[in-house]
Amino acid sequence: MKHMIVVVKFVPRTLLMTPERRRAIWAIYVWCRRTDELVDGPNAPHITPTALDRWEARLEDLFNGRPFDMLDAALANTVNKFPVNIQPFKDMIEGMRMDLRKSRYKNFDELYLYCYYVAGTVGLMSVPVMGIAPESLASTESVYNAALALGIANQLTNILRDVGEDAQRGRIYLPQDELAQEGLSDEDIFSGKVTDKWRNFMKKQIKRARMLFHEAEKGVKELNASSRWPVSASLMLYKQILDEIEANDYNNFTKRAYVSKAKKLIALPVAYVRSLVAPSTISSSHRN
Ligand SMILES: CC(C)=CCC/C(C)=C/CC/C(C)=C/CC/C(C)=C/[C@@H]1[C@@H](COP(=O)(O)OP(=O)(O)O)[C@]1(C)CC/C=C(\C)CC/C=C(\C)CCC=C(C)C
Ligand SMILES: Nc1ncnc2c1ncn2[C@@H]1O[C@H](COP(=O)(O)OP(=O)(O)OP(=O)(O)O)[C@@H](O)[C@H]1O
Ligand SMILES: [Mn+2]
Repeated sequence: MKHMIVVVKFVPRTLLMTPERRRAIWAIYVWCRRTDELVDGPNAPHITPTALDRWEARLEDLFNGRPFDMLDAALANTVNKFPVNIQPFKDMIEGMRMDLRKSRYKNFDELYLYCYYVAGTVGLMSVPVMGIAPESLASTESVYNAALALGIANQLTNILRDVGEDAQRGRIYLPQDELAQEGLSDEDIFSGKVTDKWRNFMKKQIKRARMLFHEAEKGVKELNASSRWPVSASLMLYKQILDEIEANDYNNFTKRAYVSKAKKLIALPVAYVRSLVAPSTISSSHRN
């Protein structure tokens, strides 16, 4: 009889765990998408800093249990169930403010901050939902650092892929000092010619993005088993965009690097097998 109670109580809970996490990630995704749409979508020309202030007030309301609409309610539900902090959400809105007032980045420090705001934050929002594996001995801090690295790596990759597209909107996200070091200027980007200077510049940028992906990979195996493989799959797919930029001989002015359907399909089972790797169980730093 006692066993029966354990089974009845335990089994539904574990069965629920994954769909519950999935719905929570979905709610976070929808909120991020809507935030991004404010500055990227069809209404973008009308978006003022005041509109972003209103969006932030709505965010605070939903964290306080007063959601404005159904989609906000999904996120309100998520933040009730998981220990999600409001700060990365506020920071993402700050990133959108930054995008409104800024179209050039002096150096990598400035670009890094922008990437943290718009994408590193996604990693910080997701970890409390995906959860760290109970058997993992990695420090909480190291897992958050990996999640942060994945967001930054994704955003840098996105920037490297979209150089031409962004230039058409008058935006150059690449670090100005690093462009200058290669003897490149804004004009070179607007004219969009693939030269050896450009190839050299791109090689360095790709190398940095790959280092960040590598940093992120170390964290994936510390996540809860059910969260590992979707993260691993999205990491592999995004990282491959860098390979495609190389395959396009660094022409990211007029060609959009994309990963083919076939390659995407291959990534899925590979990610799945990788997700079976157990978390680190020998570590000097214990979870705090
Ligand atoms: C399983 C999984 C990957 C979960 C994350 C899902 C989620 C909440 C995504 C939100 C993404 C979003 C809409 C962000 C808004 C800002 C933005 C547009 C950022 C860029 C994404 C790509 O956007 P875009 O639509 O322009 O791209 P396409 O042109 O359509 O290709 C970004 C480049 C960054 C998004 C950042 C992430 C997905 C970071 C994910 C990090 C984790 C899930 C942490 C993993 C944990 C460890 C320990 C490694
Ligand atoms: N992340 C989400 N995305 C979409 N819909 C959601 C999400 N979370 C909850 N919902 C919807 O909201 C409604 C209530 O959900 P749920 O039963 O999980 O909440 P609850 O039982 O009120 O919360 P709790 O279990 O914290 O008391 C359901 O119709 C559910 O489908
Ligand atoms: Mn984009």
